[in-house]
Amino acid sequence: MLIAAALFAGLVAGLLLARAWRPLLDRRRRWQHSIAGVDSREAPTVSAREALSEQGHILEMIATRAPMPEVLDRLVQLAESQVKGVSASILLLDNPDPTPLPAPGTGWSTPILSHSEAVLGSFVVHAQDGWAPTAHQRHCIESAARLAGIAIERQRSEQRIRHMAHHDELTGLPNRALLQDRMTQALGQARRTGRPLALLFLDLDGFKYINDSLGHEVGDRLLRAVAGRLQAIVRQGDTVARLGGDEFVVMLVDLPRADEAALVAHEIVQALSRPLRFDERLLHVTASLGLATFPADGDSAELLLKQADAAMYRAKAEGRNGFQCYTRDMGLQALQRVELQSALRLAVEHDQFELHYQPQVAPESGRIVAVEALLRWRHPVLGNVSPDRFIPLAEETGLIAPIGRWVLRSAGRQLQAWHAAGHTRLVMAVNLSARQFITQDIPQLVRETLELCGLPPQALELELTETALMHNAESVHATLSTLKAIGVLLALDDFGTGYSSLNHLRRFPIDTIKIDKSFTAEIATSDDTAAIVRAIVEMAGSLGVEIVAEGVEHEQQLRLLAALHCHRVQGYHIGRPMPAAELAPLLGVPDEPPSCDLMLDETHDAATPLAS
Ligand SMILES: Nc1nc2c(ncn2[C@@H]2O[C@H](COP(=O)(O)O[C@H]3[C@@H](O)[C@H](n4cnc5c(=O)[nH]c(N)nc54)O[C@@H]3COP(=O)(O)O)[C@@H](O)[C@H]2O)c(=O)[nH]1
Repeated sequence: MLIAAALFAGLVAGLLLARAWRPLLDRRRRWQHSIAGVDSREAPTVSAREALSEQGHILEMIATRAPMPEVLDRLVQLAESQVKGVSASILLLDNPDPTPLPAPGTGWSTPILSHSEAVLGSFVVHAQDGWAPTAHQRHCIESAARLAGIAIERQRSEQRIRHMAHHDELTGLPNRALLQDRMTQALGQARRTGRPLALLFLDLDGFKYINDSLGHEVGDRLLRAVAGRLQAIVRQGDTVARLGGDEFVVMLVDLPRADEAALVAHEIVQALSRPLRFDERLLHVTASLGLATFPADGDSAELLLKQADAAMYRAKAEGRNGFQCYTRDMGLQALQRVELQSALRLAVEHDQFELHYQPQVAPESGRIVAVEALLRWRHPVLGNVSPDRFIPLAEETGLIAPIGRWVLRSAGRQLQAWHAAGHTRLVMAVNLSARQFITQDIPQLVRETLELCGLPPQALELELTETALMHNAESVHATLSTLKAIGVLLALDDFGTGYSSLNHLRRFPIDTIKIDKSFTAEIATSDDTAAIVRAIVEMAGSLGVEIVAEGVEHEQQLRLLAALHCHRVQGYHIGRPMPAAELAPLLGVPDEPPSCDLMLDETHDAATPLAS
């Protein structure tokens, strides 16, 4: 059945040959031969022994990777020498050369098949009108077609392997190896012509969240779409490469002036920030780009790539969705970042973390009703490293998972100690990073912590940022509902800084909102800000949501917030984050007498090993 189908395909292929199919070889010589009137039917056919030996030669040519046109030429000659009076040609389905063939008198063809029976082309013989192949002639031509199939398939798989070694499988873009090659060539050319070259290092913002929350299929589609947009922007001769993950490099060559690269960078930022539609979903993705140029910023491929990478990190630090040109101080910072990353790994192993606690006071009573656990890293050489520096690094490296687990358990143990000391209504607020929220089984971690520390769930408040809620609303909703069912409190951190704060409040089961420091900072000086804070407090009141105002640094701010009936206030004016031992005396009179079993240690050592 398959063979019949293949033969039929061969016939169809033969009929279509003059129009759609394209000759691989320049057959003109052969056609001229027959048109010129040399009666090739008179040519003697080769003996079976000679034909066999020629087949052997051809197989050897295939095995030794002789050029394909030569192999096919030999096969054509073999067929012509075996079948008296015909001229032969090989037509390939995907030959890019559209030379039309002269119309034959009578044509007969057999398909050239791959080992999986896919049609690769057709072996065509042309003869005078009325000619039809004998069984033996068919056999000869089909044998030649089989050898052609082997040769073509072998060449294609070699091409495929070569392509795979130099291209990214997902996007089809050049990979790091090919980019390196092209950069070396382009640098040579730039040196000769004196025309600048630019490298743009591009990293998508928040791609990991999209991948983790919406799944790898969406992530892959997004990467392909980004590749498409980048390719649409650059000129022929420029290179768009994917280094892996969400990192792309664009190499712009032969620039009239180095600053032209900034225009392209700007265009890329604009193009990528346009929403992408996947099925029913609109995805917003932005990118941070770093730009380094030759000769100004470096004279080797490695150095330029490193500088562009450093500039990209600056673009991230400057708020993302933009680009930065390389400057000297960035190199130093990049080095520091790499060092910090390995130091952070060691910090996990060497228990260099501790927790500080910042009080949250109820303005009406002046009592500490809650504390926020804030992570501190004391490095033996670097000293105190700010969480603003190491939390993003921990997220990037995945270390946030073990660190986050340690934070929750240590804070839980400390709260257990304070509860046992009689401060039974004290609430512990713990920050969850967006990445941790998506990649870890938070409900399970929370259950374990509550059980381990014997805490009532309402004593634990989990602070989430809007970034954590932004992606994959359904799964976030499910996780929050599970946490709600466990009974812990959920707080929305930095409220008012995101672009759909109110929307999040409507959709998710939030118990507390923390008005961002930036509002508190202006509450006493800007009527507009005061009005916004008042509106937030009123709205929260009608939704039954508690309000915490953070960043209270002055007495006047405290008074205004108290007058607005904020439930809790937090800030340097009330108390800075401090070790548990310093905070303990500020907790005031216990609500209940201390429990005997835990009276011994009111200030649990937060530096509990991560493994515990
Ligand atoms: N995922 C986790 N994130 C954490 C953890 N611990 C901290 N963090 C986050 O790091 C960011 C910086 O934290 P930090 O340097 O500790 O700063 C906190 C306070 O010290 C600071 N603060 C408090 N009061 C004031 C004030 O009056 N003025 C002022 N300028 N700053 C003040 O604010 C930070 C607390 O912010 P927030 O979390 O929004 O309540 C920060 O984003 C932390 O969240 C951790 O364990 N996991």
